[in-house]
Amino acid sequence: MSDASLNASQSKAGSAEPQEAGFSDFFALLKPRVMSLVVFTALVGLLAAPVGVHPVVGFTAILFIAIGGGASGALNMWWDADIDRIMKRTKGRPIPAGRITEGEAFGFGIALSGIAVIMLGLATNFVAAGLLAFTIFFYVVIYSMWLKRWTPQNIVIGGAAGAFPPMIGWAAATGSVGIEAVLMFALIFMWTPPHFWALALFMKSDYDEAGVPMLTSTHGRRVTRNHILAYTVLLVPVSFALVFTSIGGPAYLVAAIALNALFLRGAWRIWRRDETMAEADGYGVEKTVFRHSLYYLFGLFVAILIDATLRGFGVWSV
Ligand code: HEM
Ligand SMILES: CC(C)=CCC/C(C)=C/CC/C(C)=C/COP(=O)(O)OP(=O)(O)O
Repeated sequence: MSDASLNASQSKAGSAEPQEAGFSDFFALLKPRVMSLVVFTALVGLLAAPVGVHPVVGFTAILFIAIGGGASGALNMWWDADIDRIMKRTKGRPIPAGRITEGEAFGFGIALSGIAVIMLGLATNFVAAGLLAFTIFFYVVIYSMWLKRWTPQNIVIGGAAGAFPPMIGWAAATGSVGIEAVLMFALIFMWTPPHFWALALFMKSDYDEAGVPMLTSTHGRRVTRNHILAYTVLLVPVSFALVFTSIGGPAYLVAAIALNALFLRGAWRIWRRDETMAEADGYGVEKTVFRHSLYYLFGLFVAILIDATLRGFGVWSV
């Protein structure tokens, strides 16, 4: 038995001294790497909105959206500690490794959630705060507690949680939700399934062992490959729809053409492969497409930011 799993089983049984938790363990509870892209999309939603936001208000808004997002990650780790103990990818996390107790993670997540929602409301408005509260609720209760262990559609519906942040950013700036915010939501909502399923293709055994009904485990990799292609094709018109709104400009159009071509090519390559081919190269194509999914979303939101900046400088008005 590894040190990590020995610690985990001992601390679960209450027979071992808990290890000292450091700052880095609490920071890890916030899922900082995933949340970095979440927070970036919120920042773009805030900056692309057609109203000026005072830099201090904007910074405060993003800070509390980040804290709220991180808090939802901590609550997810509290609830999913049993699953995280089993999966190779997650067994080194602070709770399964025995460095933070489930109670500490729960208290930390609840406290930060409350602070983030209240402070966002006070700093900006209660539409943004209400959306942040709903997003935390959706990720923790609807996705983590309910859908994740119940249906292979878990990440299709649950993906809505990760799609809200740009809408929260937009609402923080404007106090309302416009068509642009709805389309940014739709973009991330449609992007999440191919993003996650590309990863699930090469992490299938983790989910099999943990008994989580991901599509790869319930319907197999062939069906998952078909779904990745179908959702990527559907993602294309959704991403182009933003071109026709006030936040889509030349940079977004160029990025959308290039990144959709890249992502569609990846989905096509995934679809064409069978397991013999995939095993031969260690799921190299699937790993590449997962990485490209991150470039795709990051690139489109960078392009929105470039258009907003150049519009702000009067370089173009479209
Ligand atoms: C239900 C929705 C989603 C699911 C199930 C999902 C699942 C995952 C998983 C399992 C990983 C593996 C690596 C890790 O544990 O850090 C991952 C990585 C990542 N995800 Fe997602 N994701 C979802 C939505 C999102 C959203 C909405 C964003 C951002 C807008 C995002 C951004 C990222 C990033 C940046 C990484 C790479 C982290 C790293 O570098 O390690 N994900 N995702
Ligand atoms: C502002 C705010 C509240 C934002 C929340 C954004 C959000 C819900 C992002 C979802 C990201 C994510 C890592 C899902 C992973 O699924 P998982 O939990 O099944 O992954 P795991 O196996 O890595 O724990």
